[in-house]
Amino acid sequence: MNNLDMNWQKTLSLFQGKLDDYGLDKITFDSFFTTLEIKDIVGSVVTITIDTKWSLDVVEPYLTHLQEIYNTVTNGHYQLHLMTEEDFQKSHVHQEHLLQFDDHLNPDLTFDNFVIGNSNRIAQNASLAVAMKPGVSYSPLFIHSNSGLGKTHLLNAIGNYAKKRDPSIHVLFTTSENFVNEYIQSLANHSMDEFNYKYRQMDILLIDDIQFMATKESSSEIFFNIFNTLISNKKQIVITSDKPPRDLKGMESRLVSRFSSGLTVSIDTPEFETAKAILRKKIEIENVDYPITEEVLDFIATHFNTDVRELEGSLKRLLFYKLICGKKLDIIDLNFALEAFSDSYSQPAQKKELTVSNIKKCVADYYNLTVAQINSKSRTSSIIVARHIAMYLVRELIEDISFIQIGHEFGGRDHSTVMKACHKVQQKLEKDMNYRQAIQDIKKKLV
Ligand SMILES: Nc1ncnc2c1ncn2[C@@H]1O[C@H](COP(=O)(O)OP(=O)(O)OP(=O)(O)O)[C@@H](O)[C@H]1O
Repeated sequence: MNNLDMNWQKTLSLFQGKLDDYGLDKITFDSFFTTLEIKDIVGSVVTITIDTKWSLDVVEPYLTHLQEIYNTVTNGHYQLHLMTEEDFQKSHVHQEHLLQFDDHLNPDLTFDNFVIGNSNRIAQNASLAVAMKPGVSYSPLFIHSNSGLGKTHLLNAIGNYAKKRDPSIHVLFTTSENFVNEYIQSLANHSMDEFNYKYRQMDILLIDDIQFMATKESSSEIFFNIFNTLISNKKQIVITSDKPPRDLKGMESRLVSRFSSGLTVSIDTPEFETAKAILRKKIEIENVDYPITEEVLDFIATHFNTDVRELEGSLKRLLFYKLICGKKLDIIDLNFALEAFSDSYSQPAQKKELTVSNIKKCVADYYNLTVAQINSKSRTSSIIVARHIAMYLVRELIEDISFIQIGHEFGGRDHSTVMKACHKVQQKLEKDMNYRQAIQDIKKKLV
């Protein structure tokens, strides 16, 4: 008998010694449990097979007890996975193949090209710490910030760094949207075993934009189970979001509390010097072979500093302008930059104060409507869409405003109407990319 069988036989005999505690009798044990067989161990997942589906239904409720005993016997952190012999034979071929899954990491996003400043130092340090010692101290690591400030970059950097140190490590980068889609597809294809197997074998699971999983109840359930398995097996989970765990509206509270159980860090808008350092880094990466004056960097870092994506976009625009303007310039100076940005750089000064009226006006303008139409009782669908978005943005952007107050501001509507409108927007946001983009564009004009 090899070690594997010995450990399993020992597990079964310890389990048998506690039959009374589990409310089981010897006949049931002899009929169903003695045929259980370890088929496979991959990472921390131990696959056990049973002969029939109805035997599986009998044994499954006792799996956690068996797992506890098995982990005591082996002094390990294994996850027992039970399946019928038939399913095992079917999925075995896939499992071999699954070990070569695509990690979806972007190799260009590394710690080497991530510029550190006061705005992101803590997040960068925590990320590097988990990349060096995954699962040891800070699992889950939860990183939150506004859009475009480097969360996805750090997630990829963690995965790339850890893989470089140990190429055999199982790392997967995914967005919560992809996770949900993959889950739905697995349900439809009856391949949930493979789905579970894939995620449970991860040493590092990197999930981007978790906010999109809120309100997706069935996928939250499966994510919750995978999350617990990985954490209890001392694996590393890193999650990013546009808000801290406690503000994830619609997310199940047990998930929120799990997210907060590790380390939560945030990233702020880059301050002036960091913004300039990022610009220098990007210039280096783009292999720009002509000088760009310090004044130009100051100008971009001052006027286009909402987030790093905006900084990058401005630099790209400048370089593109140089390319197409045909001028024979061997330096980019402030005059040239002012010309390149003539239509957009005064924007920050024009930003509006955030009030209910401004939000209504901005949404109305966006949809070519009037504020009076937004306030009206009209049931025209385009007006309803705009009205709902305006209510949602007021609720999201103005602190401490109640549904009752919003109802009052929108032509004396009932608070439950406002709640329903906000809920509808939230749901649509998660499903419809164009809708999400439209709201982002309006927000950009506002904040
Ligand atoms: N500190 C940094 N140093 C260098 N590049 C950075 C830094 N922070 C962000 N970037 C770059 O800015 C761009 C946007 O970053 P990223 O996609 O990681 O933002 P995000 O916070 O995930 O945004 P979103 O919430 O919209 O997904 C990327 O090209 C990224 O490489």
